[in-house]
Amino acid sequence: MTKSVRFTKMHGAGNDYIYVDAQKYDVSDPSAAAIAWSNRHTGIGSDGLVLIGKPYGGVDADFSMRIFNADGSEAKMCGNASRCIGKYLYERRLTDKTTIRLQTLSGVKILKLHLVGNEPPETKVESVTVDMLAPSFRVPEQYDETVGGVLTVGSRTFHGTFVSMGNPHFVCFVDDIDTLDVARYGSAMEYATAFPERCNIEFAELKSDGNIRTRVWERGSGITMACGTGACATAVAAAVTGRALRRSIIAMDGGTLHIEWNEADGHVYMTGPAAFVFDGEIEI
Ligand SMILES: N[C@@H](CCC[C@H](N)C(=O)O)C(=O)O
Repeated sequence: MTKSVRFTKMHGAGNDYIYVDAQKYDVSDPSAAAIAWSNRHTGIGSDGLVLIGKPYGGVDADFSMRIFNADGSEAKMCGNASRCIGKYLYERRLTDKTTIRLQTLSGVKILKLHLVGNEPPETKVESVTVDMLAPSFRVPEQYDETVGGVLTVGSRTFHGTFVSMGNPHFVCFVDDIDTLDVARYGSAMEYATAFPERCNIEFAELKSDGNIRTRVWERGSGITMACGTGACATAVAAAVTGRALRRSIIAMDGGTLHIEWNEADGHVYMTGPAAFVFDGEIEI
């Protein structure tokens, strides 16, 4: 028997996902739904699927998030989706809190909502700051070195820094960001043997205005307009390689994120926009 599920499409800096309130709708096979619904020709069209649920397992949180890439793989964290969830929860009146504890597969992330407008319903979430917790530099357990690594694709060699923001990133600074073939190099590097869990790949270049222009190949979704965890990883990689201090502005194809790697607590704080695109209903 078919049933229908109400969804909301949102984007954060152009990184678009389909959001479903899992407290109301049971998406029994989220991987299959992510593949079908993300398809930009035969589905709704998105970079993946996000389920917003209750916290589970006795964790002290207000809500939980699960994120599935367009290929159906489940990721442990999504920065852009966490900001969108903050806006969704507040503007759809699922909470009146402006500080929200969001359970993810890589820990509880604290969302701070920045509001505009005096009184509800005029009050809107203009931007969200997410405490992304501390970065880690080790590749997953079976590889215990810190990368600074080198990957070669065809005749081109990339030097990069591996940074985990709860999910894995390999950040390569280049000097031809605007013309680089992100699809060619990113698709090969995602599956490099150095990355047993595959990897998100960021290509970045420090520009003369001090901003870091970043283009992304996401694990499981390919080229996206932006990646929140990727922006954090890029800012951290810039700092550890001496290219930037602890605050960076990361300019991606779909928008700009402000990242601070706080010296006092070691956490990375990401601030950026979130936007509704449309609501709909789909049969499963
Ligand atoms: N777009 C996201 C990251 C989504 C998950 C990623 N593709 C992975 O597989 O780790 C973000 O904004 O952080």
